[in-house]
Amino acid sequence: MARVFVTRRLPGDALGRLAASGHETDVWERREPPPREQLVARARETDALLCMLTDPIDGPLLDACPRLRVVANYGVGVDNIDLAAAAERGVPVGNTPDVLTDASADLAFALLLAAARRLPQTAEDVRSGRWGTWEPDGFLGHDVTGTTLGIVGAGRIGEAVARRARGFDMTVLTATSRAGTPLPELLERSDFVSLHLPLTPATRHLIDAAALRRMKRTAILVNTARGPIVDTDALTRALHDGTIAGAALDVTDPEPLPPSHPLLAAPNVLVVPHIGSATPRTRARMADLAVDNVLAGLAGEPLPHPVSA
Ligand SMILES: NC(=O)C1=CN([C@@H]2O[C@H](COP(=O)(O)OP(=O)(O)OC[C@H]3O[C@@H](n4cnc5c(N)ncnc54)[C@H](O)[C@@H]3O)[C@@H](O)[C@H]2O)C=CC1
Ligand SMILES: O=CC(=O)O
Repeated sequence: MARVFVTRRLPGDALGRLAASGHETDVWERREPPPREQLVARARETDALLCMLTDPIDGPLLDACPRLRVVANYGVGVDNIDLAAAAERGVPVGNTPDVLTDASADLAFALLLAAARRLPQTAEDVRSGRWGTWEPDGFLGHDVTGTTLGIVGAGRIGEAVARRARGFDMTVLTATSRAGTPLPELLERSDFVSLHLPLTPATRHLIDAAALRRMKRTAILVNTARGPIVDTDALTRALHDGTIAGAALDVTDPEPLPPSHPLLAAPNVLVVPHIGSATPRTRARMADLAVDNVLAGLAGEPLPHPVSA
């Protein structure tokens, strides 16, 4: 019988399936992620680790856990895992692609629309009683239909966002690491820029002060990928000085932002708490895929949803 450490309780019945498979399941029951020393102490005793984006999995941790036969990330992004270190140690890594694509794309588009039409600010004006009456020039936002959307990272989620944008008659430009519209041109031509690429050393601070200066002053940046792809200080300055018109962020750097962070005081910024995949059906399907990866890894079989370094 193998032992599996699951770093948070998961929605759905996938953990029941894991337990029913006969493996011993150790679940971290608190809402906060296990602190590093607890993560190491619990993973040290296990054959499989079902972890998530809040758990940094690096070489020293893997060295401390010689029994580990598989690392299954509950999420599609794997920037929390040192993939090269896992490969060097022969530990396969899996993730949860596809099942979260639509929920994540829905959220990206919801952020785009909300920032364009200033929904948080205008709703707050109603709630606080500041709204007096309808006015011809009151609460004007940005057009969405017929404008240009630049998608950086046209993979599963980026393409799903593109499909939604076409329903709004938007012109869609895509930049990938190898093809599509060159990033500088995409930034200059887009009314909305939406990020859907993984966080890697090459993409950290891809959107820096120079990139933001290339964007239209009327443009809105949407980030549902990973916070550090954007230079937070540069974005904060760009919003405060009007270099761009707005930003809608599901992910930030740091995450969460402290309430006193100047980014939160910037005009037309909307920040939500990393909810891209946060629907019950999506989270349950992610748990199924993660458990499938664990069971395959423990059986010595190829992972159904593998990630390569
Ligand atoms: N906010 C949230 O809750 C969620 C965030 N995510 C993030 O979204 C990312 C994308 O997920 P998927 O679409 O499933 O991944 P994917 O692997 O299908 O797509 C990523 C795309 O980015 C491209 N890319 C890589 N480097 C690039 C670069 N330098 N410039 C332009 N394009 C580049 C790749 O070629 C690929 O087409 C994940 O890595 C994760 O970080 C994913 C799910 C939920
Ligand atoms: O951020 C979430 C993920 O699945 O990646």
